[in-house]
Amino acid sequence: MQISPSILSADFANLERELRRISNADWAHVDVMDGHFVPNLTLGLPVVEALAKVSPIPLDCHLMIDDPDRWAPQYAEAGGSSVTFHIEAAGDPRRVARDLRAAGARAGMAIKPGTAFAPYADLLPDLDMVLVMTVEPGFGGQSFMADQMPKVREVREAVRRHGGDIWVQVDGGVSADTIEQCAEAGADVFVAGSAVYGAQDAAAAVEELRALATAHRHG
Ligand SMILES: O=C(CO)[C@@H](O)[C@H](O)COP(=O)(O)O
Ligand SMILES: [Fe+2]
Repeated sequence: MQISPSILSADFANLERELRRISNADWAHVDVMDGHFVPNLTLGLPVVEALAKVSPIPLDCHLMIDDPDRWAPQYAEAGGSSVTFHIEAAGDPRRVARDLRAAGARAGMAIKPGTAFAPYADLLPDLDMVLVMTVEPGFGGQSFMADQMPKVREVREAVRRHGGDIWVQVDGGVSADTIEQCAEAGADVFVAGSAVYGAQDAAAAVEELRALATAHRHG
């Protein structure tokens, strides 16, 4: 069970220090937004490159951008150890996933709340992670969408049938109040922004989330 705090809720003027606050986490989740795929603009390649140089933990880049076919592999080259693209934005998702792996990253595919998983299940052999969004992408601090739990179960079941080391990530509104149902549904990587960076002691919040997820592990 892995915790990936989202630095979207961190202090952008002090990102190196903010990364150190979560050095006990498994990943640092970096939300890349381009102002087109989502109505918000955050950071891009130069910042990811700078973060990769100072981060005590690997970067989990979540690309909420148009044209991942062109850009995603560059995030792997910039230092993203895991790079997740949105299926809604990809022209040739199998190719994007293969390019990510060729660039040395784990390849993730993200699905918005209104997008079904089933049409993309045949991509699993080329993926290392499926991200089920539990909010509409674009902003931190939104309410958790419990109605996405059947999709998490569906993805977990497809991953179980397929075999291999494919992770199931949830992102959006994940907190001590909502992480248990995500774990029970089959998620094993948990993104949390406001629940971690909004806490006085971010490292303690990471430990609490990991303990809750582990106690409610699927199956
Ligand atoms: O990708 C996104 C939002 O689009 C997330 O990674 C959020 O940053 C998570 O923040 P919280 O919902 O946990 O506050
Ligand atoms: Fe995210």
